[in-house]
Amino acid sequence: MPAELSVNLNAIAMLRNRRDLPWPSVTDLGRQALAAGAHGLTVHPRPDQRHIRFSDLPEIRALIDSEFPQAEFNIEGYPSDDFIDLALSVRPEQVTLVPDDPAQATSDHGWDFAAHGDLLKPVVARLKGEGVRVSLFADALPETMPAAAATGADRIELYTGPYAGFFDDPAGAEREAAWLGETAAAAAGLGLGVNAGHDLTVANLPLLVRHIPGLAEVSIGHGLTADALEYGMAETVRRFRRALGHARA
Ligand SMILES: CC(=O)[C@@H](O)[C@H](O)COP(=O)(O)O
Ligand SMILES: NCC(=O)COP(=O)(O)O
Repeated sequence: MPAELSVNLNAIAMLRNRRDLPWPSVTDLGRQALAAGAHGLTVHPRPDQRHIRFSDLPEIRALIDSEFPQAEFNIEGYPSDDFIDLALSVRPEQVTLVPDDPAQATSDHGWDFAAHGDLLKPVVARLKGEGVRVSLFADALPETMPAAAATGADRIELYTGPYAGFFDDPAGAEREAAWLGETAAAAAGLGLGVNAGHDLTVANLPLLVRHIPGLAEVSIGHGLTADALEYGMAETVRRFRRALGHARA
């Protein structure tokens, strides 16, 4: 079963926010993505609301509930009290916890599970108690997976930024994909599901999925939005799904 595709709407929101105008519409583009076969929508609201605004979340929830009830809403962020309250207010199917500093330009590392286990355990328990699947952003370090599993999380999301950085170095990409694959295998052996994300593209997905046969979901924003400008959202979603191994729609 190929990995599911969750479309990250952050980059579309960032383009919208260049003007005090409501376009491009995050919900309309989300609708096009789901109608074309995306399994879900992802947002990563940051405290300064520089792309996704807190007010976008109920609109995306309403879109899914009214038109795509099988779709999943994945909300990513640092587990501050404000973030947890915001996420729970829109009943996401999945929350992905990311160790981001508010000043960070974008996510650039996974959790240090040994150091942050005590922070993560109660948050994971609270979210799971509310019926939310919990995923934790993780670096390609197989030996850290026992501490990840000890948090009680359902899944990890492998940080694929370093892998994507080898876009012009096939040998480096192969090496990094092997590490990601080993980490995924260690996670799966401990009962964790495996997601992946950051800077994934149509070009770099096939090697990644060859190394992670049980990959459950990828969330993709930047590269997918870039392609959507060229091919349109619907055709872009079809291209990414094919790169994941889904049959031609
Ligand atoms: C968790 C992660 O990998 C990020 O890709 C993130 O969700 C994107 O955030 P920005 O859109 O703010 O770069
Ligand atoms: N969870 C990772 C994610 O959503 C990826 O976003 P992007 O790096 O593709 O913009």
